[in-house]
Amino acid sequence: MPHYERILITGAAGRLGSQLRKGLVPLAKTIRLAGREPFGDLAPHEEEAVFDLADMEATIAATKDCDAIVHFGGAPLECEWQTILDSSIRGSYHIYEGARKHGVKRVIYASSVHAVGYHEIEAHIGVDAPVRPDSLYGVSKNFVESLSRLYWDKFGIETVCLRIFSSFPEPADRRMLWSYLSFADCVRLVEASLTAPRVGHTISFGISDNKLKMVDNSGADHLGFIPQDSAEPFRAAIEAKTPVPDPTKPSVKYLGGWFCELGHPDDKPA
Ligand SMILES: NC(=O)c1ccc[n+]([C@@H]2O[C@H](COP(=O)([O-])OP(=O)(O)OC[C@H]3O[C@@H](n4cnc5c(N)ncnc54)[C@H](O)[C@@H]3O)[C@@H](O)[C@H]2O)c1
Ligand SMILES: O=C(O)[C@H]1O[C@@H](O)[C@H](O)[C@@H](O)[C@@H]1O
Repeated sequence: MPHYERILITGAAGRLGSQLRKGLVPLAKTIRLAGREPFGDLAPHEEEAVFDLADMEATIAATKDCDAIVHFGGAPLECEWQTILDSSIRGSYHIYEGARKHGVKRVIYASSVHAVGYHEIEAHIGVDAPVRPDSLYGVSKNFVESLSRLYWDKFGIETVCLRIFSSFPEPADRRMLWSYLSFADCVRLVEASLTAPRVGHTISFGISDNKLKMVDNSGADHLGFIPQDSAEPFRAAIEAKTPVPDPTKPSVKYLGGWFCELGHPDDKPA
């Protein structure tokens, strides 16, 4: 028996959304794929909802008859304020309003390391460390982490906020030797978040079983996520092609890496 009748995946055409589209099939009778463009190739267990997250009415309508939402849509990087505001802040508010109005039980939200990006790596923070965003993008993640806490405390909607580190086909630089989350582990993490008996409001880091461990994820042990992959097989190739890093640079010193060296995204180049 699948856990859910209908799961809505936002950002379903994206890098991670398209992995979840395949990986979450056993968990729901129906998967509703949300995206800005039609998908065009729907399987029998799939349906689509085409809308922009900035559109409140359409976003709320897309949550109807869903018992869980996997919310991975929105700006995936630092970018201009208006885009962060519309896609990630307003868009996520619309998702939570949909969840409240339509009785959705649980939301899994793609937060990010950039919610806490200005912590130094040797601080070895846990999931309850104070937020310390490194970008407007990080601030939007803080907003949704806080919004989801309100919707749990006041309206009883459970959320797992996944502070994903670097989820790509394979590690691409030295930082990813410790920040890597394989696609398969990302799917495992969302699956654990959807099936754990009780999550209340949980924050979890999203990171594979890498040799170097810069954070302590034990505060999310109740999810039962056991990462199976590691960046280690990629180490030799990455070290061979990239110089030894300068440990005093913000991009090396802080969890947020290169985001800590970005300026304000709305500044025009001189
Ligand atoms: N890949 C990573 O390493 C990583 C790390 C941390 C957090 N995340 C988060 O995971 C989520 C997915 O990231 P990704 O790497 O798959 O990026 P992606 O850009 O491939 O996916 C984002 C999806 O959101 C959709 N989207 C953006 N704005 C939208 C809007 N206004 N209305 C409707 N849809 C909109 C895009 O069309 C896209 O399909 C994002 O929230 C990102 O912040 C990703
Ligand atoms: O810090 C990281 O590696 C990643 O952080 C995520 O939030 C971003 O979506 C991704 O593009 C970055 O590469």
